[in-house]
Amino acid sequence: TQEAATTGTGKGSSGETVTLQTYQSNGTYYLYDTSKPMDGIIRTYTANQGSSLPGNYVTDADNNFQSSNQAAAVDAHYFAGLTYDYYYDTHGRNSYDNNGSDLISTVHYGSNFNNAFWNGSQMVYGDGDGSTFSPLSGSLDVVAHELTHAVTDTTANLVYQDQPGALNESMSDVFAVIVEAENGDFDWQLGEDIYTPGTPGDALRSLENPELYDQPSHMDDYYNTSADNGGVHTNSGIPNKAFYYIANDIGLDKSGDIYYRALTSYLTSQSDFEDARNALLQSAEDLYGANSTEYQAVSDGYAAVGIG
Ligand SMILES: CC(C)[C@H](Cc1cn(Cc2ccc(C(=O)O)cc2)nn1)C(=O)N[C@@H](CCCCN)C(=O)O
Ligand SMILES: [Zn+2]
Repeated sequence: TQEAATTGTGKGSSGETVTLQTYQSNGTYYLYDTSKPMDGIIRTYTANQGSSLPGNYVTDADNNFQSSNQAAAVDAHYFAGLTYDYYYDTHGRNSYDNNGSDLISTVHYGSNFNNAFWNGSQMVYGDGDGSTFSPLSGSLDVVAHELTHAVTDTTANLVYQDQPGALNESMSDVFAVIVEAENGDFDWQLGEDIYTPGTPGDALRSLENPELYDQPSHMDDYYNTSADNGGVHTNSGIPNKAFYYIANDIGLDKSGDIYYRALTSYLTSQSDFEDARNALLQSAEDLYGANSTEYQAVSDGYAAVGIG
């Protein structure tokens, strides 16, 4: 058989044409990217509106993935590559587990499925119902959010419950903002490109103003609930707002280095918000010194949300 890594093109859900790393085998082209520096391969599948994973490879006859039913796969594949690049280029991390594991994504999961998630082994994206969500891989911040769950699971492994769970959620939102910014699309919102396609300008969450989408931004308003694993998607507003203050103070790059070091070197599965403050302070001290403005920015940011 004749086989080779190839470079193709594709059209994402926003209509833009992107370059895709593909693979050709016996005249068929696959969303199968072998171009990454280590052996981590990016593989993208479709569940064809079913729920068995990973489903079938997304293929094309001429290496130009431009049909409308390929757009969600083009986005998932391309944005996974951008997120891989961020972690490798900025932090030297080889795939989500720093061990070159393949990045597997499945699109067209379920029927009108209004969600996206990391299932412990791969990323999974629904098509949305067209009203609450459009296909959920259509936003780089969502893909980076899901992939960061995998990074968290293979490092701090923050339990998905109560404060450690809200921290887990916040880490995914923090690196979602940073990865988007690294790719020239900076905003404090999450999911703006795929949430309520009929209502421009809104989003799922705002790190600048968590209250905009019913999240607290201060410990005084911590939401005690048994729903959503103890409100992990609600209480993430508090560490999210702390990040907003810190990044506004010292910039996204330094903040990203401090957060990455805290996530991979100091946080553990039961870490709560107070532990996060200490881990971030220790990371800032390691990187910039105890009397640095970076250290002070972390202290100020957490004090502003009522922690420390
Ligand atoms: C990433 C983001 C695009 C996605 C958005 C999302 C989707 N949902 C469910 C959902 C579904 C319908 C509505 C509605 O208003 O009709 C609102 C929310 N809740 N959050 C999300 O936040 N998914 C969770 C999935 C968690 C699954 C449990 N491990 C996550 O990755 O944290
Ligand atoms: Zn999440």
